[in-house]
Amino acid sequence: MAAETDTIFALSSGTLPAGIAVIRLSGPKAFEAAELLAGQIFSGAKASLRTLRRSDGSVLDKGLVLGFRAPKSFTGEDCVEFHLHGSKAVVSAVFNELATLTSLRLAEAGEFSRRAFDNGKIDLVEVEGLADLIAAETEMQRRLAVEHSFGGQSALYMAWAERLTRARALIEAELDFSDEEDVPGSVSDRVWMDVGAVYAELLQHIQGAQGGEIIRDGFKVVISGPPNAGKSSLLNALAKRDVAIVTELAGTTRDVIHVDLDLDGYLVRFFDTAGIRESDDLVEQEGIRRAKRAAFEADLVLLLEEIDSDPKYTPEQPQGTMLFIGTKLDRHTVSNRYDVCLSIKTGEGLDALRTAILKQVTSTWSGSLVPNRARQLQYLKEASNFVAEALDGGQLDLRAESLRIAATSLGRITGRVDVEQLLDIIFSQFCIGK
Ligand SMILES: Nc1nc2c(ncn2[C@@H]2O[C@H](COP(=O)(O)OP(=O)(O)OP(=O)(O)O)[C@@H](O)[C@H]2O)c(=O)[nH]1
Ligand SMILES: [K+]
Ligand SMILES: [Mg+2]
Repeated sequence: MAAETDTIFALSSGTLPAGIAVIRLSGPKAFEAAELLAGQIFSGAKASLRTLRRSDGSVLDKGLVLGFRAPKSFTGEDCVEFHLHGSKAVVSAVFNELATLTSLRLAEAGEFSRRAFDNGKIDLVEVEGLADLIAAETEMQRRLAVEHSFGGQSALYMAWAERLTRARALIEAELDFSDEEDVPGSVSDRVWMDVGAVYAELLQHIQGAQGGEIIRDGFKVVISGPPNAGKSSLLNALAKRDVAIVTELAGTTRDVIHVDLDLDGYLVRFFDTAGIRESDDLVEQEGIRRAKRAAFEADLVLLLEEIDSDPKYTPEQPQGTMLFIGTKLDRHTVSNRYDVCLSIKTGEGLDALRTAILKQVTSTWSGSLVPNRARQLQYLKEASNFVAEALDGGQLDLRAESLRIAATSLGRITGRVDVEQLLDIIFSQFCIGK
């Protein structure tokens, strides 16, 4: 079991050079090892300024040292942090010194979080949330990750698992004591009503998954339309830089060109595509094929056309929403054939377009808790299927078994809820049989 008791260390801060580098140690030898370099270390998150030295007495660096005794640390083990000057040379010199000590080694990817999970400090949803929080680039990604990483989501799943288990306990009690007079038979009506309520909440939560995905992976907006409608000009205007080639030649854009933007805290991914028309040019044909596919897969299609031009093609109905955009407003007057009219030349209508896009994005996530991993969604669907089965009727013992499986599926999402333990707690609360 040596691997489990290794003391691990790693650079916990970002790319070097930086103002400060944080080196973290975790494991039974964390304090002992750190004290060899830095002298006595206090625990209780009290920081001290120390000179770090090699075993031969030569100075490595000077910095803050913090000690956290188990279990009051991120990993639940003894932990020490060095806050040093953020240079590659300092970090590698300290690493080399640490590596000379027995039972100390560099941590593997995710090993600190793994230990935190093993020691019950965080559950799986929180681990996933932390990864998202660290990767968050937009305000909404941060907000969503905060919900996941600080236990809000886990509490929700725990509460559902508990309600299902309580229902099952009551049903099993009814089965066991059905020939005794003092068990009220009408209990089951209330029980099934609450199971029905959990079912409705589960379904609503599952429906929110798409919103979670859009916050995490971005809202896909595809700019589509006939050649020379001004698609690439619009992409450049939104990006505020020259991303795509613009010329007066129809058929300029061939490849799908993509820019990520942060609109009011939401990640919105814009795709400029080839103008759609009949073409004999092989390269253009391929571009048009890609353009159509992109539009089909988009969350939102902006269908551009110069105002009052003859409709050149009828697009296939995309999976997402479609907005009709009239372009080159500087040459035409506003027409109510379009959702938005705009001119890249004057900038008129661009704000209205941004507002219209944001309206679509914000409708995808209400700010409530949503599953944001395929893994979470899979267990949620499994749970809801078994709850549906239990609600469907049939033999009581089979219905109780469906509830047990549903609660277990919910428990697997956090990797924490032990349904049988829940059952003990619940049973100890009622006194059938006295
Ligand atoms: N007057 C005017 N001209 C515009 C406007 N927007 C774009 N144009 C011009 O229209 C022409 C075509 O613009 P692009 O952005 O290349 O059009 P596109 O839809 O990307 O064209 P393809 O890539 O060929 O499909 C260029 O000459 C642009 O300068 C506008 O708002 N007003
Ligand atoms: K063009
Ligand atoms: Mg173009």
